[in-house]
Amino acid sequence: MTFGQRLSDAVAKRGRLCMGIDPHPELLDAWGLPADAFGLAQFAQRCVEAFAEDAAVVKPQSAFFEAFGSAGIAVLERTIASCQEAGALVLLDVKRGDIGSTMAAYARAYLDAASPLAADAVTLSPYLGFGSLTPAIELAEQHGKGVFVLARTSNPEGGAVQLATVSSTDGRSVAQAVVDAAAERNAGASPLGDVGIVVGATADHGLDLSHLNGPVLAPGFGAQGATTDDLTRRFGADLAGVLPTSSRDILRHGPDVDALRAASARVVATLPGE
Ligand SMILES: O=C(O)c1cc(=O)[nH]c(=O)n1[C@@H]1O[C@H](COP(=O)(O)O)[C@@H](O)[C@H]1O
Repeated sequence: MTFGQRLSDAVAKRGRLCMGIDPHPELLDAWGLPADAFGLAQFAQRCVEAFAEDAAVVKPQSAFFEAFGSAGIAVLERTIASCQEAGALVLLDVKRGDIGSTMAAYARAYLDAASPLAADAVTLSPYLGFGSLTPAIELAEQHGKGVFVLARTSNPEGGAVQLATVSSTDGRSVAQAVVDAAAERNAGASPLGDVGIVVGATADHGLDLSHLNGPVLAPGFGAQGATTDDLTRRFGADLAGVLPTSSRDILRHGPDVDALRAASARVVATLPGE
């Protein structure tokens, strides 16, 4: 089954909110956990218990695990596996992007079903050229997995690159060119293609997403200030194909698992159609 199909089924059953697992040092401290691999493992385990049975997609942020070296990576491996066992799709947030041959190695690390770090999808950066991502997109497709390519990010600095025009003869923004390249890969897929994009909910994106035929990850919801009204204004009243993602705004309610569940349920209740 393709990733697009698996994602559509999961969202139909479990809803569209993507739960971020971002073990910030400040959150470990606020949860009364030590700033070491043991504290990280406890944090991740509570997130698995709180979210993985209910959310369609869970998004661990790799950086916070990598910060603890090999012990942190071991926790990430276990977290990915536990979320998948509980039925959630794992979108590993690694924002990789490299020359094609190295990209193939990153793809094997995260998208080859035989890898210990295999997730269901990864975030990718297209700023070495969208074409450099081809080995990852192809491997993802072979293994029924997906990718989410950064188009218009939620941070204020992103516009300097992403809103630039492609060339004097091609007046599109760089972000629109990323959307169009993803749309080309997704053409003809049903119900959704495997190539998603990332578009922050924090600012008006000005993009034409009508032909994308793929999922849109919308970060910036919650802690970075975007509200449900911002989401519907920017992505349409029914949020078709859109996965709003929230990390700190929900995680700050931990460490109690029931309190985390209640916080995510409160956010889900604000989304249209949920
Ligand atoms: O790819 C992402 O997930 C991402 C893209 C983007 O444009 N902005 C963005 O905030 N993110 C990630 O989404 C998460 C947002 O976390 P909160 O701001 O705590 O909800 C972090 O893991 C970010 O790295």
